[in-house]
Amino acid sequence: QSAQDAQERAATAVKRVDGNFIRANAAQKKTPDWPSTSLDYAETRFSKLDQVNADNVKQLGLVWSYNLESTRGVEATPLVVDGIMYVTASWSVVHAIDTRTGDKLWTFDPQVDKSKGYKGCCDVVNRGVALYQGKVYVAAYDGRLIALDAATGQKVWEKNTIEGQNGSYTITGAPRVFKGKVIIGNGGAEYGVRGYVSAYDAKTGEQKWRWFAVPGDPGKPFEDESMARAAKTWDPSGKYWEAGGGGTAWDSFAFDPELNLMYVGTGNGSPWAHKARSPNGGDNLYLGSVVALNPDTGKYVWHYQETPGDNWDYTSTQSMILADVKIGGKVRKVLLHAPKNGFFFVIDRSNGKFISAKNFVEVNWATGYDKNGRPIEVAAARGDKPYDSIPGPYGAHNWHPMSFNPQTGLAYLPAQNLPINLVDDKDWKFDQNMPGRPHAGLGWNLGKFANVEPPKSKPFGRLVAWDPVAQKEAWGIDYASPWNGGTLTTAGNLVFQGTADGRLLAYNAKTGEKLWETPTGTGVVAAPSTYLVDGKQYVSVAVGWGGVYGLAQRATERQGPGTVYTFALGGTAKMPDFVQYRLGKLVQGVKYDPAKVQAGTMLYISNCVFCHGVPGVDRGGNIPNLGYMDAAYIENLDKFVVQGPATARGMPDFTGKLSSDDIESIKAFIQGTADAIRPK
Ligand SMILES: O=C(O)c1cc(C(=O)O)c2c(n1)C(=O)C(=O)c1cc(C(=O)O)[nH]c1-2
Ligand SMILES: [Ca+2]
Repeated sequence: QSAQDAQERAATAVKRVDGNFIRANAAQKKTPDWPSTSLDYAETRFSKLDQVNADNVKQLGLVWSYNLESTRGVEATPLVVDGIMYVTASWSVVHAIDTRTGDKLWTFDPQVDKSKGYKGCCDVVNRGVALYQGKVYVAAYDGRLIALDAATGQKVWEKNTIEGQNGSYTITGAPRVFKGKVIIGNGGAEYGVRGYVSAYDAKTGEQKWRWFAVPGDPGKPFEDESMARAAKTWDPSGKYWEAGGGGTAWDSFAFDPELNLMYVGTGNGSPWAHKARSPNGGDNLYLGSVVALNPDTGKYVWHYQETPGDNWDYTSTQSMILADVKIGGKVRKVLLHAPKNGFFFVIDRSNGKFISAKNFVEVNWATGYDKNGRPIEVAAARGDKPYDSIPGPYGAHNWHPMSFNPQTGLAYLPAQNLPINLVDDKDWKFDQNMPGRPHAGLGWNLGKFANVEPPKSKPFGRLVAWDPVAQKEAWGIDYASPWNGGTLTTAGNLVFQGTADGRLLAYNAKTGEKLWETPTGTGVVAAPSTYLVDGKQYVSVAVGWGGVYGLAQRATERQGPGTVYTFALGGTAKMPDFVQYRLGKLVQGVKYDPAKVQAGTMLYISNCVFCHGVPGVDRGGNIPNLGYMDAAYIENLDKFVVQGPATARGMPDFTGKLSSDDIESIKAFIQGTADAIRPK
């Protein structure tokens, strides 16, 4: 009976979701539903609900938990309309849940071919769905955009968004629906792709427009005027189009209905190294930029480039928030942005004019921005010598959503310090068939293993409450680990955030005072959402450790499956039991030829380190660290590398790419490293 009830509610509720619904929901005194990934078109993640507030949040307790049955990263914000929740797990699996009971309504598994898991850089994650007029839209990891019936989970239409494009494309981002069109970008710039954004008719799936973020082969006609203009900022002697150029819009969008502009955050250069891509310099538009498009036509309107001539995987795909703030006595329509490069930007969203930028954590690639909005760079950050890049390619802020509370005037962002020592890879050549060689043109410096210093500055995480008008921190909370969850802020004067070490916390939004916390069984990377059901306020979060940092690293000994937790005042449900995770012993006794360690080091850097981490040094995240395996695994490494069983879980098949001699060298590196670091 209640299942049928839920299905009927799902059918009627989501039918009502359209542009008017999303705007009306945001305009209400209390925002009852959470109908879009960041709540509203302005992407604020600010809920006007205040039943749960700084005075009573201590009474928050679990109402139900729901097992997502996944072991990889969970990055989705749960959407909720009339008490029906839509959330995704890893491998782009959609779950519809009745929040009144915590029971499953339906699930939809797009059946992504798991042997293609390696095609993405950064875990087989998905950041959630979009809702519109009775349908649920999910973008599958393999590049398909799929529309489902919200009541039943049945597929209505499906489009391959990468048809006709060459390269290692994936999708991890949540679609948005602006003016009846489903908007989606792609990922893949670590492996050589050309970034673009596409719009599909929400009803039929017909492609309406596509805007490329970087120019293609200048020997061919440009798609539009914006590409012709961009091409002037690239050096054709670098043949940038062979590796795609990058600029992937793999995460965030925003929409201003009054200005009729939609905003796109674009990604890094592909290859990473500026010198390899564009040997004689150039800004390489539209990498590392915020770009405004006309949502009806996909036509370029303006851009502001945050990282000219990107060299560090400094994407600008991070959450963009539209706010109206008083600057110099005047209310300005601005866009707030804290991209990977470590600076907090305030941009006039009507015309793209730079207003201000200030670093929100320590950075060492630039000392600031001049009045024209150009970075004042530190030359050594592009030098020939290895450089402790702060931030490193993980970013000072990655995709973990930021929120903005107009009552406090503060933005809440999950910041971090995660330096990486980068060095030019002079031998780099684009090779479509090298799936594990992502850091095109820049080496991932493995410290002593590659005879260069490991980064001196230690990683940490920090929740930063940032005042965008004063361009300074109002308060901040340090965490021992980087890679903490996205934030939610509410009219109850609260900020919620999950952490890498497996907790969900609530802070006083004005002061940063910690008010409440609960264990979550596993690291949290996603952002919570909040909503009303039958007049009562709930807070939900989807947990599941992962994403790119979570592949090879972890910050807690506890490990649970992907799970949705839902909390309310007075909730008394019991937390599920959590599995304790233990590191094994360093591998011992694998026979190897010490002369092969050097070759094995280079092969390991090229093919393995990004997911498996440094043997015996990293701890292993949702992918095992090979330095802690039993010797039998390493002795039989060939059986895993060539048509191995793990291809069913996303590992590449290295058949024809690694010879048996190569595999012997990698074994030598793994055992040699374990022996070298074993305490004497
Ligand atoms: O350049 C790209 O196309 C691209 C795509 C993605 C992605 O789709 O997840 C990430 C990144 N880059 C990236 O640089 C990055 O740090 C990152 C982290 C994550 C994640 O989900 O944890 N994805 C991505
Ligand atoms: Ca990237």
